[in-house]
Amino acid sequence: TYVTPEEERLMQWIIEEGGILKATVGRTAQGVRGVFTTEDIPKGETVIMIPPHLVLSVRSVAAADDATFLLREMHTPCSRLKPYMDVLPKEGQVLTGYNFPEEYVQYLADDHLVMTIPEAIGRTNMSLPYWEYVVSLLSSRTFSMRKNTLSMVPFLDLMNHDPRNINQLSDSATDIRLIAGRDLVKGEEITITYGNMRSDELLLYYGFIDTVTQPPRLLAVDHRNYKPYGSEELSDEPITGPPELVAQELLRLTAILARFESRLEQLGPIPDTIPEVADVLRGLHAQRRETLNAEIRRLEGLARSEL
Ligand SMILES: C[S@@+](CC[C@H](N)C(=O)[O-])C[C@H]1O[C@@H](n2cnc3c(N)ncnc32)[C@H](O)[C@@H]1O
Repeated sequence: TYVTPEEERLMQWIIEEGGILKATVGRTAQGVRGVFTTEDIPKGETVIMIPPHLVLSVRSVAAADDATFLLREMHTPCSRLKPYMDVLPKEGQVLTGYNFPEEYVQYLADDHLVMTIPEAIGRTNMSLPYWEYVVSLLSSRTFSMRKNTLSMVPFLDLMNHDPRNINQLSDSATDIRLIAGRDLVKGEEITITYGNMRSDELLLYYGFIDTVTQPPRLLAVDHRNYKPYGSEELSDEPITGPPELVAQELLRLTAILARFESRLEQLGPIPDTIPEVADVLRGLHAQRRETLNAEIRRLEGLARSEL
């Protein structure tokens, strides 16, 4: 693994500004940049502390609405947050639903899943892909720790997601801390959870899918209580009855699977223009097929045993 000069500068800057880092930037076995411990850290102890004056906060509205604040910070040569801005992934290195390549959108869109391309950017000399990139940065790198606020926290935004909620963030008036959720050993990756998200939600907001949870979970769009833009938590509780409900759910999922397969057949193979995007879509489709089939088989078993 390696650390770039910009990443070194970021860590040095955080220390100079009064922060605490018992961690360094590194790369996972898959080559994804992340955060790794530099010493053994007992459960309950601080792993990282970031002083609040290093945080860029914007209103918690649709990511697109406040991306101008991030844009300004990125383009101010003597920004107080320059070391932080220098380490953000470059254009072309961020993938979320906001800048999903046009060619691939049709492989993602479903009956009611609409791509959240920024609504309006006005007449500026900035290209749409660039705007989408800035919005994607906000989508994939903010914490909602304070009410109505999205915060970009340097270094903490380098932590990758793990659905197993291991370490905890704590936010006080004086600092933002990451607390070890169990005894951590030197050199291990430090993760947090981005929330209780299913693979399709992770792909839209963060550009990757959950490959940790086994067996994989039904996609959010396939869940019986899914509503576009809904904020209701989608339960993992399986349907066990009454028989009418089992039959109804069986019909619903069978119809979804048939529509999905016929849509993919019409579209033909996913083009390999951008292999990483094609791969993540193939992974999503495989999970969708697997989870729908598994749930259909389970419901069929239930229906049979009820006869
Ligand atoms: C908050 S950033 C984390 C740091 C990021 N890896 C970086 O180098 O800047 C979120 C992004 O990290 C990547 N990421 C986070 N968790 C991941 C995971 N479990 N598997 C694959 N990529 C992940 C995705 O690209 C996501 O949009």
